[in-house]
Amino acid sequence: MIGIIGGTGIASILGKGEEKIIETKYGKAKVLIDGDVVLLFRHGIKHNVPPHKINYRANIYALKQLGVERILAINSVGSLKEEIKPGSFVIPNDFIEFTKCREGTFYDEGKVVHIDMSEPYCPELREILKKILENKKYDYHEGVYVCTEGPRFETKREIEIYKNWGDVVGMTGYPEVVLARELEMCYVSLCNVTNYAAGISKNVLTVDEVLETIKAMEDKILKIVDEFINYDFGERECICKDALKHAVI
Ligand SMILES: CSC[C@H]1O[C@H](OP(=O)(O)O)[C@H](O)[C@@H]1O
Ligand code: HPA
Repeated sequence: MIGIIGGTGIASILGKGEEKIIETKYGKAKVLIDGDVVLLFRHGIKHNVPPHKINYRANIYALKQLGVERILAINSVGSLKEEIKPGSFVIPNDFIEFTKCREGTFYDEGKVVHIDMSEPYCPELREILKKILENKKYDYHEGVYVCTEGPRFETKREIEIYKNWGDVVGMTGYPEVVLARELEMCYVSLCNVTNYAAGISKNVLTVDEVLETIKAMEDKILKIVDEFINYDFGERECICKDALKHAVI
């Protein structure tokens, strides 16, 4: 099974499948199931769940319960670099997080697990996603995703610091990427660069700009997702599938 986690502005682009509510020990998750594809909108179909209130553990656990092994997460981000232009894509290869009140692990009781995060995103899926974008000649960069708590946007001073450490800034990339690895699932993120971050942008940040840019990227996002869900993956040979092997004390 393939999981697609949709972010801001994606519910209006993707929306096929039978709606199901999946009960997990961390809470409920609403998904759309279409064949071997499970679609989940992290903010809810009506975008009424802010980034700091998303039940990330229920979402990821629900995908695991449904037999999902590979996840493509779609995230909207602000650019921290002039050369990373709105309307382009970023495929993160690492992250830093400054979140404050999120359940960042499944292992907070019972066994103690220290999962390796040397390569947080699935190396196999990153190569596949890069190939898909290259074949379509879509402008993309690889880089570091800086996750903030939200729901506010960042201050100029925060961005002055973050831009030295990362390439894009978002509010939902963490803890999804960690939780997926803790359940030995492969996870890759397709970041839609929707705006320049605060202080790099010449304007104030608006939700309108984010949504307008996503709308303009709609066709490309759809084509990437379509190629991804129809890719012939074969057997997993990556680090993700045995992530717990050397992580339990
Ligand atoms: C409306 S911009 C802020 C909002 O958009 C991003 O969501 P997602 O990553 O789910 O596409 C960002 O993380 C914020 O939640
Ligand atoms: N900051 C944080 N998250 C975002 C941004 C941003 O500038 N743009 C889209 N998601």
